[in-house]
Amino acid sequence: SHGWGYADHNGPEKWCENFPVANGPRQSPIDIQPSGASFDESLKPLKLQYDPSTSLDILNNGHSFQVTFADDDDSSTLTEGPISGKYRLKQFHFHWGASDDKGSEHTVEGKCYPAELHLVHWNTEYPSFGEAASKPDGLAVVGVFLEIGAANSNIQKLLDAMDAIKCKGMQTSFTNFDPTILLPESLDYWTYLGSLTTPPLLESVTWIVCKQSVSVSSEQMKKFRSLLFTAEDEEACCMVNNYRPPQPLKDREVRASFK
Ligand SMILES: CCCCCNS(=O)(=O)c1cc(S(N)(=O)=O)ccc1C(=O)O
Ligand SMILES: [Zn+2]
Repeated sequence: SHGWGYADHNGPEKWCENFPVANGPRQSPIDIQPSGASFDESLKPLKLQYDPSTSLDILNNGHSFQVTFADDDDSSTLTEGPISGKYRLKQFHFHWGASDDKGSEHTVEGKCYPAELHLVHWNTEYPSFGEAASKPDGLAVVGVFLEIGAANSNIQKLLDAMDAIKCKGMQTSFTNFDPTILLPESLDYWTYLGSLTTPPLLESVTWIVCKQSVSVSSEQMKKFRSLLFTAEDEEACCMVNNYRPPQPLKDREVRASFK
Protein backbone atom coordinates (compact mmCIF):
# COMPACT_ATOMS: atom_id res chain seq x y z
CA SER A 1 0.00 0.00 0.00
CA HIS A 2 2.44 2.63 -1.26
CA GLY A 3 -0.41 5.12 -1.84
CA TRP A 4 -1.06 8.05 0.42
CA GLY A 5 -3.53 7.71 3.27
CA TYR A 6 -4.09 8.78 6.84
CA ALA A 7 -2.11 6.13 8.74
CA ASP A 8 1.24 6.77 10.42
CA HIS A 9 3.17 5.26 7.52
CA ASN A 10 1.38 7.18 4.71
CA GLY A 11 -0.45 10.05 6.41
CA PRO A 12 -0.25 13.89 6.34
CA GLU A 13 3.22 14.02 7.95
CA LYS A 14 4.58 11.86 5.09
CA TRP A 15 2.80 13.47 2.11
CA CYS A 16 5.65 15.96 1.50
CA GLU A 17 7.87 13.03 0.42
CA ASN A 18 5.88 12.53 -2.78
CA PHE A 19 4.14 15.93 -2.89
CA PRO A 20 6.66 18.64 -1.95
CA VAL A 21 3.98 21.34 -2.41
CA ALA A 22 2.76 20.07 0.99
CA ASN A 23 5.16 22.69 2.44
CA GLY A 24 4.07 25.39 -0.03
CA PRO A 25 2.92 28.98 0.60
CA ARG A 26 -0.85 28.38 0.31
CA GLN A 27 -1.68 25.02 1.91
CA SER A 28 -5.00 23.98 3.43
CA PRO A 29 -6.67 23.55 5.82
CA ILE A 30 -5.91 26.39 8.27
CA ASP A 31 -6.99 27.42 11.75
CA ILE A 32 -9.43 30.29 11.22
CA GLN A 33 -9.09 33.09 13.79
CA PRO A 34 -12.20 35.27 13.50
CA SER A 35 -10.45 38.19 15.25
CA GLY A 36 -7.75 38.07 12.56
CA ALA A 37 -10.20 38.01 9.66
CA SER A 38 -11.01 41.32 8.00
CA PHE A 39 -14.59 42.13 7.01
CA ASP A 40 -14.60 42.90 3.27
CA GLU A 41 -17.74 44.75 2.19
CA SER A 42 -16.94 43.97 -1.46
CA LEU A 43 -17.57 40.25 -0.81
CA LYS A 44 -20.93 39.21 -2.27
CA PRO A 45 -23.35 36.60 -0.90
CA LEU A 46 -22.73 33.09 -2.21
CA LYS A 47 -24.95 32.14 -5.14
CA LEU A 48 -25.39 28.36 -5.27
CA GLN A 49 -27.70 27.07 -8.00
CA TYR A 50 -27.81 23.27 -8.04
CA ASP A 51 -29.97 21.07 -10.28
CA PRO A 52 -30.75 17.80 -8.42
CA SER A 53 -30.88 15.94 -11.75
CA THR A 54 -27.09 16.38 -12.03
CA SER A 55 -26.38 14.08 -9.07
CA LEU A 56 -25.11 10.75 -10.39
CA ASP A 57 -23.71 8.38 -7.81
CA ILE A 58 -22.17 7.92 -4.38
CA LEU A 59 -18.70 6.36 -4.18
CA ASN A 60 -16.25 5.09 -1.56
CA ASN A 61 -12.98 6.32 -3.09
CA GLY A 62 -10.74 4.89 -0.37
CA HIS A 63 -10.16 8.18 1.44
CA SER A 64 -13.72 9.50 1.84
CA PHE A 65 -17.10 9.02 0.24
CA GLN A 66 -18.24 11.41 -2.44
CA VAL A 67 -21.39 12.21 -4.37
CA THR A 68 -20.44 12.91 -7.98
CA PHE A 69 -22.29 15.33 -10.28
CA ALA A 70 -22.62 15.66 -14.04
CA ASP A 71 -20.52 18.71 -14.87
CA ASP A 72 -20.82 18.77 -18.68
CA ASP A 73 -23.02 21.89 -18.57
CA ASP A 74 -23.83 24.82 -16.25
CA SER A 75 -26.75 23.13 -14.45
CA SER A 76 -25.13 23.18 -10.99
CA THR A 77 -22.99 26.23 -10.32
CA LEU A 78 -21.41 28.51 -7.76
CA THR A 79 -21.23 32.19 -8.66
CA GLU A 80 -20.77 35.51 -6.80
CA GLY A 81 -19.27 35.21 -3.31
CA PRO A 82 -15.51 35.91 -3.45
CA ILE A 83 -15.13 34.52 -6.96
CA SER A 84 -15.51 35.97 -10.41
CA GLY A 85 -17.05 33.93 -13.19
CA LYS A 86 -18.88 30.64 -12.89
CA TYR A 87 -17.74 27.42 -11.22
CA ARG A 88 -19.39 24.02 -11.78
CA LEU A 89 -20.12 21.54 -8.98
CA LYS A 90 -18.08 18.36 -9.46
CA GLN A 91 -18.52 16.45 -6.20
CA PHE A 92 -19.02 16.76 -2.49
CA HIS A 93 -17.43 14.69 0.26
CA PHE A 94 -16.71 14.75 3.99
CA HIS A 95 -13.86 14.43 6.49
CA TRP A 96 -14.49 13.06 9.99
CA GLY A 97 -12.88 11.70 13.16
CA ALA A 98 -12.79 8.47 15.14
CA SER A 99 -14.65 10.30 17.94
CA ASP A 100 -16.83 13.39 18.15
CA ASP A 101 -13.98 15.60 19.44
CA LYS A 102 -12.14 15.74 16.07
CA GLY A 103 -12.64 15.27 12.36
CA SER A 104 -12.89 18.67 10.70
CA GLU A 105 -10.01 20.00 8.59
CA HIS A 106 -10.46 23.69 9.21
CA THR A 107 -10.62 24.70 12.86
CA VAL A 108 -11.95 27.91 14.41
CA GLU A 109 -9.67 29.32 17.11
CA GLY A 110 -8.45 25.76 17.63
CA LYS A 111 -11.97 24.29 17.86
CA CYS A 112 -12.35 21.04 15.94
CA TYR A 113 -15.74 19.87 14.69
CA PRO A 114 -16.67 16.17 14.33
CA ALA A 115 -16.90 16.47 10.55
CA GLU A 116 -16.62 18.87 7.62
CA LEU A 117 -18.47 18.87 4.27
CA HIS A 118 -16.65 20.01 1.11
CA LEU A 119 -18.47 20.98 -2.10
CA VAL A 120 -15.90 21.06 -4.91
CA HIS A 121 -16.41 23.39 -7.90
CA TRP A 122 -14.19 24.18 -10.92
CA ASN A 123 -13.79 27.38 -12.93
CA THR A 124 -15.54 27.12 -16.32
CA GLU A 125 -12.94 29.56 -17.66
CA TYR A 126 -10.91 26.33 -18.13
CA PRO A 127 -11.90 23.46 -20.46
CA SER A 128 -12.04 20.74 -17.79
CA PHE A 129 -11.80 19.99 -14.07
CA GLY A 130 -8.32 18.50 -14.56
CA GLU A 131 -7.13 21.67 -16.29
CA ALA A 132 -8.74 23.91 -13.66
CA ALA A 133 -7.22 21.91 -10.79
CA SER A 134 -3.74 23.13 -11.78
CA LYS A 135 -4.64 26.87 -11.95
CA PRO A 136 -4.42 29.32 -9.04
CA ASP A 137 -8.09 30.27 -9.51
CA GLY A 138 -9.19 26.90 -10.83
CA LEU A 139 -11.21 25.50 -7.93
CA ALA A 140 -13.62 26.81 -5.28
CA VAL A 141 -14.54 24.60 -2.34
CA VAL A 142 -17.38 25.45 0.04
CA GLY A 143 -16.76 24.02 3.52
CA VAL A 144 -19.49 23.41 6.10
CA PHE A 145 -18.85 22.28 9.69
CA LEU A 146 -20.99 19.53 11.22
CA GLU A 147 -21.70 19.96 14.94
CA ILE A 148 -23.13 17.32 17.31
CA GLY A 149 -26.82 18.01 17.97
CA ALA A 150 -30.14 16.92 16.58
CA ALA A 151 -30.18 14.18 13.95
CA ASN A 152 -30.03 15.63 10.44
CA SER A 153 -32.60 14.08 8.11
CA ASN A 154 -30.80 15.43 5.04
CA ILE A 155 -27.47 13.87 6.02
CA GLN A 156 -29.42 10.68 6.81
CA LYS A 157 -30.20 10.34 3.08
CA LEU A 158 -26.45 9.92 2.49
CA LEU A 159 -26.00 7.60 5.46
CA ASP A 160 -28.75 5.30 4.18
CA ALA A 161 -26.44 4.53 1.23
CA MET A 162 -23.41 3.66 3.41
CA ASP A 163 -24.08 -0.08 3.50
CA ALA A 164 -23.89 -0.16 -0.32
CA ILE A 165 -20.47 1.55 -0.43
CA LYS A 166 -18.78 0.03 2.64
CA CYS A 167 -15.50 -0.82 0.88
CA LYS A 168 -13.07 1.15 -1.30
CA GLY A 169 -14.18 1.16 -4.92
CA MET A 170 -17.85 0.49 -4.21
CA GLN A 171 -20.38 2.89 -5.72
CA THR A 172 -24.12 3.05 -6.21
CA SER A 173 -26.58 5.28 -8.03
CA PHE A 174 -27.46 8.45 -6.12
CA THR A 175 -29.83 10.54 -8.20
CA ASN A 176 -32.13 13.48 -7.67
CA PHE A 177 -30.18 14.89 -4.74
CA ASP A 178 -29.94 18.65 -4.17
CA PRO A 179 -26.91 19.45 -2.00
CA THR A 180 -28.47 22.82 -1.06
CA ILE A 181 -30.32 20.95 1.70
CA LEU A 182 -26.97 20.24 3.40
CA LEU A 183 -26.15 23.95 3.79
CA PRO A 184 -26.69 26.05 6.94
CA GLU A 185 -29.38 28.74 6.96
CA SER A 186 -26.79 31.52 7.00
CA LEU A 187 -24.22 31.53 4.20
CA ASP A 188 -21.92 34.00 5.96
CA TYR A 189 -18.38 32.84 5.20
CA TRP A 190 -14.65 33.25 5.64
CA THR A 191 -12.54 33.06 2.48
CA TYR A 192 -8.83 32.62 1.75
CA LEU A 193 -6.56 31.24 -0.97
CA GLY A 194 -5.48 27.66 -0.32
CA SER A 195 -5.07 24.17 -1.67
CA LEU A 196 -6.55 20.72 -1.96
CA THR A 197 -6.30 19.08 1.47
CA THR A 198 -5.39 15.71 -0.02
CA PRO A 199 -2.62 14.81 -2.45
CA PRO A 200 -1.80 16.23 -4.98
CA LEU A 201 -2.36 19.22 -2.61
CA LEU A 202 -2.60 21.57 -5.61
CA GLU A 203 -2.61 25.27 -4.68
CA SER A 204 -5.67 26.02 -6.80
CA VAL A 205 -8.49 26.41 -4.29
CA THR A 206 -10.42 29.49 -3.23
CA TRP A 207 -11.73 28.30 0.14
CA ILE A 208 -15.15 29.47 1.27
CA VAL A 209 -15.83 28.26 4.84
CA CYS A 210 -19.30 28.85 6.29
CA LYS A 211 -19.39 30.41 9.74
CA GLN A 212 -22.59 28.55 10.73
CA SER A 213 -22.49 24.77 11.22
CA VAL A 214 -25.18 22.19 10.55
CA SER A 215 -26.21 19.52 13.07
CA VAL A 216 -25.48 15.81 13.03
CA SER A 217 -26.24 13.34 15.82
CA SER A 218 -23.65 11.21 17.58
CA GLU A 219 -25.44 8.12 16.26
CA GLN A 220 -25.19 9.46 12.71
CA MET A 221 -21.46 10.02 13.18
CA LYS A 222 -21.12 6.32 14.02
CA LYS A 223 -22.54 5.54 10.57
CA PHE A 224 -19.78 7.62 8.87
CA ARG A 225 -17.30 5.47 10.82
CA SER A 226 -18.81 2.23 9.49
CA LEU A 227 -17.11 2.82 6.13
CA LEU A 228 -13.78 1.16 5.34
CA PHE A 229 -10.62 2.64 3.79
CA THR A 230 -9.94 -0.84 2.44
CA ALA A 231 -11.27 -2.91 -0.47
CA GLU A 232 -13.33 -6.07 0.04
CA ASP A 233 -10.28 -8.35 -0.41
CA GLU A 234 -8.07 -6.43 2.05
CA GLU A 235 -7.82 -6.52 5.83
CA ALA A 236 -10.55 -4.14 7.04
CA CYS A 237 -9.49 -0.67 8.25
CA CYS A 238 -12.22 1.72 9.46
CA MET A 239 -12.51 4.98 7.55
CA VAL A 240 -11.93 7.48 10.38
CA ASN A 241 -9.62 10.47 10.95
CA ASN A 242 -9.48 11.19 7.20
CA TYR A 243 -8.56 14.82 7.87
CA ARG A 244 -5.40 16.87 7.35
CA PRO A 245 -4.46 19.07 10.33
CA PRO A 246 -4.25 22.87 9.97
CA GLN A 247 -1.27 24.22 7.98
CA PRO A 248 0.74 27.46 8.43
CA LEU A 249 -1.12 30.61 7.32
CA LYS A 250 2.16 32.10 6.03
CA ASP A 251 1.63 35.30 4.01
CA ARG A 252 -2.16 35.06 3.66
CA GLU A 253 -5.19 36.99 4.83
CA VAL A 254 -8.56 35.57 5.74
CA ARG A 255 -11.52 37.77 4.78
CA ALA A 256 -15.02 37.66 6.28
CA SER A 257 -18.24 38.28 4.35
CA PHE A 258 -19.90 39.41 7.58
CA LYS A 259 -19.31 41.88 10.43
C1 LIG B 1 -6.38 16.62 -10.98
C2 LIG B 1 -6.24 16.07 -9.59
C3 LIG B 1 -7.27 16.70 -8.68
C4 LIG B 1 -7.69 15.76 -7.60
C5 LIG B 1 -8.62 16.47 -6.60
N1 LIG B 1 -9.97 16.03 -6.77
S1 LIG B 1 -11.12 16.76 -5.91
O1 LIG B 1 -12.37 16.16 -6.27
O2 LIG B 1 -11.00 18.17 -6.10
C6 LIG B 1 -10.84 16.45 -4.22
C7 LIG B 1 -10.78 17.54 -3.36
C8 LIG B 1 -10.55 17.34 -2.00
S2 LIG B 1 -10.54 18.72 -0.91
N2 LIG B 1 -10.55 18.17 0.59
O3 LIG B 1 -11.76 19.46 -1.20
O4 LIG B 1 -9.31 19.45 -1.17
C9 LIG B 1 -10.36 16.09 -1.47
C10 LIG B 1 -10.40 14.98 -2.33
C11 LIG B 1 -10.65 15.15 -3.71
C12 LIG B 1 -10.67 13.91 -4.55
O5 LIG B 1 -10.04 13.87 -5.62
O6 LIG B 1 -11.33 12.95 -4.11
ZN1 LIG C 1 -12.25 17.71 1.43
